[in-house]
Amino acid sequence: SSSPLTIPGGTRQSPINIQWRDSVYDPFLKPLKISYDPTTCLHIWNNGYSFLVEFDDSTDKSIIVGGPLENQYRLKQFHFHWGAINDWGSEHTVDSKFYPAELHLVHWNAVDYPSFEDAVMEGNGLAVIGVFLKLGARHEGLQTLVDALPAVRHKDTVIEFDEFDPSCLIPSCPDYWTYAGSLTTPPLTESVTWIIKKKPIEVDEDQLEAFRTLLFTSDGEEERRMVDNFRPLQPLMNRTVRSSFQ
Ligand SMILES: NS(=O)(=O)c1ncc[nH]1
Ligand SMILES: [Zn+2]
Repeated sequence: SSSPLTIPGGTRQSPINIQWRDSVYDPFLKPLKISYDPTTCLHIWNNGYSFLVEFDDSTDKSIIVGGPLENQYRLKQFHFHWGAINDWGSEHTVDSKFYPAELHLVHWNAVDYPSFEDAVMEGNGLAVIGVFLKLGARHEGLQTLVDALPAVRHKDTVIEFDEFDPSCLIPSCPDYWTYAGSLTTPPLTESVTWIIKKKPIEVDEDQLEAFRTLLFTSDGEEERRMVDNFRPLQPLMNRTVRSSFQ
């Protein structure tokens, strides 16, 4: 169609609404094993869509394995999506409920493919962990990230950021949903095994407001606040969402 946000012929687009009662418990799903090395953390970059925390993915130091995955996947970056107000902001919804924000940890299949750019084009190339953020207590681990945001206020700014372990942003509850989907920003390729954690993490109002002080625009351009950087819900089509829990 004419809208740039739909892929012509797409059959496994993301995000989707997760209808809890329609998800199917799969007893063969394994626990997801997460092992990140904080020394692989490189920098924070405002890319004009979100702010990305990028990792050195030249080794297998920061990986996930298990869950629905056939083999291990390397951490490349994590980023967030959020709203202008707390009533919306997440990309996925649960029983049509939006959360104020959603964290995506993006990993690629370095066993089968030589680079992230190659893996992006393959059906089993990527694995993204989605974590919902809800309004509540201040999140101490997130605060180190929030404190650095003023330095990446404008599009195409980067700041060095090291010794951060993003597993502090992932709930300890092992429960997740999983389904075959796509990237939610260009190139929107249908290469993602989504792993959506059932439990949200809590962040406070000031931390959400800090996200909203970022800009889509470069220094010198007319300022546009970076908010509502989430893609509209996509049709489920012929897909089943599996759950790791009953
Ligand atoms: N939002 S997402 O995690 O699907 C993504 N990562 C890289 C490009 N798009
Ligand atoms: Zn994302």
